[in-house]
Amino acid sequence: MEALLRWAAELGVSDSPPPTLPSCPSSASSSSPSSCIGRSLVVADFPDAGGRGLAAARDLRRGELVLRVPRAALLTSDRVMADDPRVAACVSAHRPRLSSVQILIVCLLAEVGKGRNSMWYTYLSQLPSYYTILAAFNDFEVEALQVDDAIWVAQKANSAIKSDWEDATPLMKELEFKPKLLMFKSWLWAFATVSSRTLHIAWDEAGCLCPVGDLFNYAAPDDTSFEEENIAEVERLTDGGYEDCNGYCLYARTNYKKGEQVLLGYGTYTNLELLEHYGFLLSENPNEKTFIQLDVDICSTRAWPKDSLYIHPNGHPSFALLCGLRLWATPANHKKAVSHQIYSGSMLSTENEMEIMKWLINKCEGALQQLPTTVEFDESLLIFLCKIQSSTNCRTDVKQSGFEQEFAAFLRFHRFELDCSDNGQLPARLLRSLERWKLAVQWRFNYKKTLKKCVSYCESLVHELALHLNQQ
Ligand SMILES: C[S@@+](CC[C@H](N)C(=O)[O-])C[C@H]1O[C@@H](n2cnc3c(N)ncnc32)[C@H](O)[C@@H]1O
Repeated sequence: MEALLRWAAELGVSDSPPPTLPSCPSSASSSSPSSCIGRSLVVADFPDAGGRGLAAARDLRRGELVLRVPRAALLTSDRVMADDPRVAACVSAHRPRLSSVQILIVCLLAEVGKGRNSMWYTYLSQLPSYYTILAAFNDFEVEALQVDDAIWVAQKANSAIKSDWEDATPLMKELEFKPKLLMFKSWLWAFATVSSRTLHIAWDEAGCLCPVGDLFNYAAPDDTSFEEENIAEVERLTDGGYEDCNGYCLYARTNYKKGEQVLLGYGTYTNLELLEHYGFLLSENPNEKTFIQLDVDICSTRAWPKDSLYIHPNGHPSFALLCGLRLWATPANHKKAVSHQIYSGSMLSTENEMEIMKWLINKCEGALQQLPTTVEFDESLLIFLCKIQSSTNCRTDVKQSGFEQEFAAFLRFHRFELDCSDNGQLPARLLRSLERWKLAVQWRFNYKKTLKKCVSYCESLVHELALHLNQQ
């Protein structure tokens, strides 16, 4: 890490305020030679919130500039091609058939292939060696998601990346990539690097890799931060952006005390989206949406797009779902007369509300029953998986757990026998799979918890409405 911070300092990456304008800063002038950070930020480990990340080196104020990364330090497709005419020539011959993300992946792999001869070597050496994005899930891990929609998203992500890789392979062969770099595994690694670490730039849809700037972990953007300051929407969501004069600038989204983790809001994502693009999920995600199968006539109303019909993490139906169900439960000949009430979000009648609450209870209970395990089972399985992750004697821990069958299926999938393992510890390959398995279980656990909350919420409303009816 010190090597990365020193290298970045030489390129002008800095966490100190820019020299006073009007003249643009000359890159390395304000950075200490041994590290690009230390004035506003320090690298730290946050085991429960993203692992390696950046902490406040002092108290930071909301809106304060905390990191500048000059254009010279950004790894972009155009930069790689400008430095390497051969890559540029081959890419331009293939360009019409390739997306900007495919091109950035090829550029990234081309740099990896150069080893120490790459100007990005120090940066590339600090990148994660593996990722847990959905596309990297094997069949066992995908199945562990249990919910059809999530399984579909994972399978689709994997096949899309495979097809991108196949399309880009002739170009990579032309560039004489080493056999290892031509493998799907390498493509997946590079894709995940691009998916989980790039920052937005105006001149390339694929974005840029931003050394040190990509060490910020994520916190879901909350609508109130920056509200009073009337900062443009994009800036509010990304906590920064590329500025012609200063390079990539990242700002504190809130006040931080010294030592606290400084977080970025990469965007507004559900947990499935976080898993798909970044390989993690949040146990408390304010942007989480839980979707249930809805009859066609509920989703087909143009007033509410399908993705607005969901259940909030607290179990309450979304505004659109509630309105859609109220309309759906209204006899056809009354729909027009009540449309004003529907769109304003008002309840139509006690009977109508009771009907839709009961419908929701049935739907959620039906969905829960269709899944192979219960929320209680998943909770215990998660505890077990955490234990196994740090276990020094898997055989004993598995025997005592009550999850022997599940674990046997996992080992069978990997064609691995526990007896062969060193000191009862799992090899790295299985530990990585265990991590993804755990993420899948975590996701379905949250999904089921929300459905259960929805059932309780609707039951209490039905109870209240029944009381109200009785009093009439
Ligand atoms: C831009 S990188 C952040 C730095 C990263 N932790 C590292 O060590 O390089 C984004 C990745 O960090 C991890 N991450 C970020 N925020 C997280 C969070 N709140 N919880 C868990 N993992 C997180 C995820 O693996 C994500 O793909």
